[in-house]
Amino acid sequence: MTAALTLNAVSRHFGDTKAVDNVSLSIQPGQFVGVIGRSGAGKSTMLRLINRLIDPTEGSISFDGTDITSLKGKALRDWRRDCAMIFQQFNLVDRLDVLTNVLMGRLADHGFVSSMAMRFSDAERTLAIQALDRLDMAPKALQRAGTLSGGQQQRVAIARALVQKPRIMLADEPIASLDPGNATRVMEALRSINKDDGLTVLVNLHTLDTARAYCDRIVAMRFGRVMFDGTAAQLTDDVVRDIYGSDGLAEFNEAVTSTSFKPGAHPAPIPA
Ligand SMILES: Nc1ncnc2c1ncn2[C@@H]1O[C@H](COP(=O)(O)OP(=O)(O)OP(=O)(O)O)[C@@H](O)[C@H]1O
Repeated sequence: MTAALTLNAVSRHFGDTKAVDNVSLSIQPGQFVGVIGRSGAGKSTMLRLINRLIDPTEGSISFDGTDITSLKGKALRDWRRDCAMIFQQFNLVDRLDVLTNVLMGRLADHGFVSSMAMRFSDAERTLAIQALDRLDMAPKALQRAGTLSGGQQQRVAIARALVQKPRIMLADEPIASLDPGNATRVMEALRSINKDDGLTVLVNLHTLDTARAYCDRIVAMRFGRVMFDGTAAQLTDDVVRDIYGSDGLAEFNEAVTSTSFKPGAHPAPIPA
């Protein structure tokens, strides 16, 4: 099977800092992959390389057999649409209403004039409402985004990503600034996008419980390198201690989502 996403010996240097150092990964279609690592491990840089916000110093990245590191112009814009990204800080336009924020996910398919005028078709509005409804955010469609809680804003950001009709979803610490209940809702939304839509999901996380509870596969980074690549069951506390030391283990074991990991078990239902 062709891998959905392949990183071939990818490095990105910033001066003397090797933010990503010779990383090779092959991610199959439909996988839910969690990337863990302490601050500065290179997680964000890796996602930014994949969606081409930055370019590698060395190596290449391909998706479905296409080298995405060499894309330019329209092909690059198309790739950024295919590769949706959600961020820790949501990146919504506070003064615009929720529906308009979601519709902005459609702009990549619009020409310049139509983008400037923010003209959207009825079909696009329906798509946006459906995406909001799926995230239990339809009742807030006409509210200004800046008035929502962090968890609600992140769900709107996921709806915006969904209307892009992406082929892969990247999430850079999407729950790092959320309380446990909202963190669980956001992770459940990503799980549903992965399981129900079959979309490949690559998510940066900073806690083990969340990675173990949700991810088919966990990649642990340190100093820009991949130190572990396997299943949650293989990533025992002893392995984490070997990679990050006892301090690192304690840091990763801080609970964020309101789930407690039991091998093979599903997380608790989302609180109402
Ligand atoms: N634009 C940049 N210019 C200079 N150095 C950078 C830049 N972006 C990242 N770095 C450095 O690269 C290294 C990896 O950073 P990165 O943000 O990828 O780590 P991270 O694992 O995502 O950490 P965090 O969880 O804190 O975001 C760090 O040492 C960081 O300071």
